Amino acid sequence: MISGGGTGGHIYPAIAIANAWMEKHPDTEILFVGAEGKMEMQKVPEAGYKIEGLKVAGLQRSLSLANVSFPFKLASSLRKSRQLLADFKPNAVVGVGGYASGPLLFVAQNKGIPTLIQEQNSYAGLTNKLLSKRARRICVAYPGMEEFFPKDRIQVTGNPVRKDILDLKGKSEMAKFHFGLQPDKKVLLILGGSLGARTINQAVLADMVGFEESGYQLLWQCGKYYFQEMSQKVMGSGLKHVYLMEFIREMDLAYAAADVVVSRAGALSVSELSIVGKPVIFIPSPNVAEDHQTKNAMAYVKEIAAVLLKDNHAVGQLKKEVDQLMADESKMDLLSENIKKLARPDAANRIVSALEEIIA
Ligand SMILES: CC(=O)N[C@H]1[C@@H](OP(=O)(O)OP(=O)(O)OC[C@H]2O[C@@H](n3ccc(=O)[nH]c3=O)[C@H](O)[C@@H]2O)O[C@H](CO)[C@@H](O)[C@@H]1O
Repeated sequence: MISGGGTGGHIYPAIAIANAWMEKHPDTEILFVGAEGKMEMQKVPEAGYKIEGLKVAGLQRSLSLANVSFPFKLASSLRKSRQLLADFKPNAVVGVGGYASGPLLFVAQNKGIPTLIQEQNSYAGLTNKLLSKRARRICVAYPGMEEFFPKDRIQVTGNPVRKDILDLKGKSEMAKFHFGLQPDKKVLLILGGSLGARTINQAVLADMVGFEESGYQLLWQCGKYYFQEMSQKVMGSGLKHVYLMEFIREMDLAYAAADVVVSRAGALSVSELSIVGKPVIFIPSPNVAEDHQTKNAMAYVKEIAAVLLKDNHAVGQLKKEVDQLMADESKMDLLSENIKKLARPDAANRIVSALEEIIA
């Protein structure tokens, strides 16, 4: 069983683990457990796996009416977790973080079923910290995680990335065709994380005329919540080389088409960008726990493997940063070379081996 979700940063590593496991053990039955109404309930079946949903809710840190229903939802999700575990009888349960992994792994651990946690970030949330006490293995992507987890069970594997992203060779031309891009214009890929990013969208809006004047075409993922508003602005602008999407399914092709990438610094985006080795300008979200996206990005900036643009400077300064990078091929090459050095393309297989060990 694999549990967790809420955003792409939890869902896609889960799918990458499932795919790597099935490649080695094709006769296995895998069941995902997610949270009702969240993104995983759509993305997991699209990837070809079954999923059950728990009625779960996060506890708001501030006093909020939403907290009134929290105990009832928690009780319901614990009950359903018990029932799912009894029916499915898994050999192991993997938790990737996000709402559903808490109750499911808690009940699995009570029943003595081996559990493995995959933590994507350099900072661990409360749920994973609590679950780690009884987990058999904690697979992490960053060093120094002893601060949060029992040292003897930590394994640094890197974040598991979908297989089609691992090798982009020969895909660039087809990728441009796929998105309807011009074959001969430079491509600026804009990524706001799985849900889209308001500030990045505003920064692009402010500079999109300038980008077109500089001769770039934009492949711009703006997020579901912002799509309608951004579409109207793009249509109203009369620009010809802005290709707006709410969500990109074929991320391998998006990466393959790009000359330069502007991205939030969610853990999986960072891991994928190191594998594809593109020059990137990170604009970390300031709205995440312990400012972990800035830490994710800084680990790369320190190695001269990426450029950092602060969220509060993005509107107004994005074009200057992009122009500087696009004009400096040797810097683009250096960033590409350095970011590739930080890649961990074998993460999914290493997690599969860890799972085999805990099951044995
Ligand atoms: C606002 C927020 O809470 N962000 C967190 C969330 O980010 P978020 O869900 O944005 O996750 P990441 O940046 O880590 O990963 C995004 C994933 O979605 C995929 N993708 C994205 C856009 C798209 O159009 N198509 C697509 O397939 C990417 O290829 C990647 O696999 O989880 C991450 C991992 O725990 C954290 O580091 C982030 O801080």
